[in-house]
This record gives sequence, C-alpha cells and structure tokens, in this order.
Amino acid sequence: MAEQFSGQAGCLSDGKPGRGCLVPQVTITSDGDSREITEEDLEEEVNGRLRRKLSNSSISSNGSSTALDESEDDILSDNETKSKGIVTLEHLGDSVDSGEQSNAWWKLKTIVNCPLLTSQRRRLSWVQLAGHKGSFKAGDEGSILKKFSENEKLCFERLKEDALHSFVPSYYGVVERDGELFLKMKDLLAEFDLPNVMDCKMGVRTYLEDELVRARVKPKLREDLYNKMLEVDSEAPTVEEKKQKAVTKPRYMQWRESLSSTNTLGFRIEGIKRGETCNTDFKKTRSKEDVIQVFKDFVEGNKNITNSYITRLEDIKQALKASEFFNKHEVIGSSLLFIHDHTERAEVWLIDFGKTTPLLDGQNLDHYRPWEEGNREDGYLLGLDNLLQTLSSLARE
Ligand SMILES: O=P(O)(O)O[C@H]1[C@H](O)[C@@H](OP(=O)(O)O)[C@H](OP(=O)(O)O)[C@@H](OP(=O)(O)O)[C@H]1O
Ligand SMILES: Nc1ncnc2c1ncn2[C@@H]1O[C@H](COP(=O)(O)OP(=O)(O)O)[C@@H](O)[C@H]1O
Repeated sequence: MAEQFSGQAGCLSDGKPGRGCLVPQVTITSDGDSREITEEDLEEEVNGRLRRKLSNSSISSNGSSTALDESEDDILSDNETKSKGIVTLEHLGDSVDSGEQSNAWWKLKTIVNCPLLTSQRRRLSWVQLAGHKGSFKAGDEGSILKKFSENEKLCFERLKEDALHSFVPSYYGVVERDGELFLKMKDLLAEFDLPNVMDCKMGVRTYLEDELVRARVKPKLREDLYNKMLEVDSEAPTVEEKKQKAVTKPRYMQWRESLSSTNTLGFRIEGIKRGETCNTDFKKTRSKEDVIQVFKDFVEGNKNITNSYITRLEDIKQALKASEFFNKHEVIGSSLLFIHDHTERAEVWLIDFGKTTPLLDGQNLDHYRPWEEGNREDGYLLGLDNLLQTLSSLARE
C-alpha cells in the first residue's frame, strides 16, 4: 500500500523512489576510499536514520507524518504508559530482511535511494486505545498481527460465515513470526487519512462468569490491580484491601464498571485519539451528559460524521439481530471502534473477541436482560441502543 508512507519521503513500497523522494547522496572521499561495506555499516546506517527519523517525525499507518518537531515522547502523548495511545509497532520477520539478508549492496542502495523504506518496514506508528502492551505487531501492508488466542481465533473463523462478517476486521489466519503465533487481520486504520479513533467497550459486564467462579474457589490477590485502583481513587480500596495491598480481578473489574458507564449505559469509553493526541483517561466518565459531551468533542460537532456513525450503528444492530454467532455467544470485553477522518469518512467496527465465549447447546442470549450469575447475559444491545441515543441527541442539536 503506497499510501503507508510518510508524506515526507514519498517513496513507493516497491522501493522505487516516488515524487519527492530524497535525492541519492553519495559521498566520494578525496582519497577515493573504497572500503568494503560491512553488515555493521549497514546496521549503523539503518539505526542512525531510524533514530533521526523517530526524533523528527512519525509514520502513521495511513501514510501521514506527524509534526516534524515532535520527539517520540511527545508523540506518545498518552497520560498513562506507552502501552496505549500512539504506539510504535515492530515489524517482525520482515520479508525484505529475510530474503535479502546477505545482499549488502541491495540494502545500501535502498537506504541511499529511499531512506524511509527500511525504517518504515521495521516500524509502524499506530493507535492502540485499549488492551495489553505489546499485543500487536505490524503486519504486511494494510494488516496487523495480534498475539494469538485460541478463543479469538475460533471467533474469527466462525464470524467468516456469519451475518456480522462485514462489520469485523477481515481475518487472514494464523501466522508465525520469530517463533510466536499471531492472528493476522486487517488494519482498520490503514485506509484513513490521519484517523480520529474511539474505542467503546460494550456490555454491562467486563469479566466472564468463569473468572468469578475461579476467584471464589481460589481467590488470587493482585497487587497490580490494587495499585491501578489507588491511582484513580485512593479511597476506593476497603480497609481489608488496604491491609492486603491487593484486590481480586472481579473486584477490580466490578469497581471499574461502576465507576464508568458500563453498569448503567452498557458501554464505556476506553480511549480516544483525536488529531495528534490520545486520551485513555475516561475511567470516571459515567453520566449520559458526560458521555454525550465526549462524543461531541470527538466528532467536533460534525453532523455528517454523526449521521454516518448512526447509520453504521443501525446496520450493525440489524446484523447483530440476524447473527447466529451473536445469538449463541456471550460477548464480553468486545469493543466498537469508531474511526473517521477529515474527508468525513466514518466507520464503526466490532473488535476484540478474546473473551467472547460460546454458550452451551440450545442456550441463547437476548443481550438486553439484566445479568444474574448463571444467565450469562452481557447487555450488549442495551449498550448499542444507548450509543445510538447518544449520537441521535447530537444529531438533533
Ligand atoms: O482497563 P484496565 O483498567 O487497565 O483493566 C484491564 C482491562 O479490563 C483488560 O481488558 P481488555 O483487554 O479488554 O482491555 C483486562 O484484560 P483481560 O481482557 O485479559 O480481562 C485486564 O485484566 P488483566 O490482564 O488480568 O490485568 C484489566 O486489568
Ligand atoms: N483491526 C484493528 N485495526 C485497527 N486498530 C485495532 C484493530 N484491532 C485493535 N485495534 C486497536 O487496538 C486496541 C486494542 O485492541 P483489542 O483487540 O481490544 O486488544 P486486547 O485484546 O489486548 O484488549 C483497540 O482499542 C484499537 O485501538
């Protein structure tokens, strides 16, 4: 995908310089030094350019570069850690590297003619608004690799034949890179120009019934979750929890649900990337009014974008109602990913099926009924209706 390139370099992905590609610079020394080029030289050249590039600009997955004077830390403007926000994805098992490893001259030619080609293939500036650090790697053009999960693989396979298939990222199968397994899927951002992105985690519940049972049978106290809790509200842990300096996962997840709009609205905002900044600090965004305001800022009051999102959500609702998959799965922790750009292209996609689990034979869910332990209801459709209401109220303003 040629447009994956930084606007700065204008090099095509086949390695041929395109419009605006830097002019090759060859320095001939006065003594005609013709030292053989070693792999170390090449590595130094690549790393040097990479370092300079990262301190000057960032290649986004859509091919646009961000402000020239940003350092990497500025680009990672997320207020948490570098695991979320604008992240740099590694490109594992690069085909150019493996195929041309010994051809030093080819590598040098590429670096000289088209300096960003090599670095672009190694790293991809991308937006990750939720999930785990290091879960994603850059795939080949227009695709990304997500750490393998058997459960998610099964979901993608089932979804291929389902009414929902045009609302989930295209799935290209399991791939191995550097000895690790990944699920390869479409990078939903790839066709956008400087995309604005929002992740909404769907449902009234974000943990599996199984997790609850396991925590009851064998409670596992987690200090990391206790610390995450303290960061948001030092008064949140009970006296007992303060003594233990730890909480169980269901306790943490339930606290997160009640603090945000999960329990009441059936969805919560996980993160937003707008322009060049990311914000994943919506843990206390709970009221309808606050949620509407966040959406309003996200679409910048644009009615065309708002209406496109509404149409897409209505289509998703129809597909969900027709979906065999949806009827027979408990959908936990899955998100709707909203993406739009300055051309007013606006899309919504279903992502993250890591905790979407099949029901027993003969069982099905209506996705509205209140959850009681054992009924496995997830409140997904309640959340979708509330999302539609949120956007509709913006469209009416
Ligand atoms: O959002 P914060 O408050 O950081 O809490 C996270 C999210 O709920 C994760 O869900 P998601 O991946 O959907 O974002 C969840 O991973 P699971 O999906 O594995 O439940 C994490 O559990 P642990 O990974 O066990 O810490 C939990 O700590
Ligand atoms: N196919 C995709 N295209 C573009 N962005 C994606 C895609 N899948 C996930 N993301 C981004 O990665 C983030 C985390 O994805 P998710 O699947 O929820 O990971 P995890 O299973 O680790 O929670 C999302 O919030 C979104 O920003």
